[in-house]
Amino acid sequence: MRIHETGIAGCYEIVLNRFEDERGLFVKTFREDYFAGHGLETRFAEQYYSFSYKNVIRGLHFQIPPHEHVKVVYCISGIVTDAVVDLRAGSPTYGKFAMIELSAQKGNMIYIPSGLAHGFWVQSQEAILVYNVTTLYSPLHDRGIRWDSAGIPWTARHPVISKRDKGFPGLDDFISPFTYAGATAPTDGVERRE
Ligand SMILES: Cc1cn([C@H]2C[C@H](O)[C@@H](COP(=O)(O)OP(=O)(O)O[C@H]3O[C@@H](C)C(=O)[C@@H](O)[C@H]3O)O2)c(=O)[nH]c1=O
Repeated sequence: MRIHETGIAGCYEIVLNRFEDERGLFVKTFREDYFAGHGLETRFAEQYYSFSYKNVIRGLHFQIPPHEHVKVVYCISGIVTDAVVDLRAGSPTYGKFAMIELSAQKGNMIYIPSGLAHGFWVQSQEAILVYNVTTLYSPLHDRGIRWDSAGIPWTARHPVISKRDKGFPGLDDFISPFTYAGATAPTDGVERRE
């Protein structure tokens, strides 16, 4: 595993070790010692996946306090453009986004601290995304900001979006309940992107 900065404090791309042979691919997605050694959460409360068709956008989602959570997301089939937006008041990157392509072939994942909104756009015919989150789903605290309100340069034309996602407030109308508590940054082993 290798860990890279994304430009938003506490949010990382983790590149997994891939073992490929004539049968296909083997990828390990979690090692407690590695996560703990880099100051990352190791206790997850729920795991789930979604299956989506080409040109779907889901997001931008998050849970608000006291049910906020860290989210680890990876793609086991297909290719997606994944995006996060920093909603932590006082953060040096408040309102800024980061984007990462996630795919089974790349064997990468995104580690998202609480206080960031998350969403993705499906590039491939289909995509399966797996999530691990550190608190239980709480429908009352499950919120979003509108997918097209944070300046994310989705290359999607006429994306398929749920009614709920279309109805979220824009970033500018969102009053953040999150505060930036400083980066819980791993102290070593993080590689800067060139
Ligand atoms: C997220 C979630 C949804 N649901 C239900 C609610 C609803 O009936 C159905 C589909 O929910 P949604 O439309 O919110 O699904 P979806 O748009 O795929 O939601 C996901 O989007 C991405 C971007 C994320 O970051 C995820 O954390 C999650 O919020 O599943 C649960 O029961 N548990 C959950 O944890």
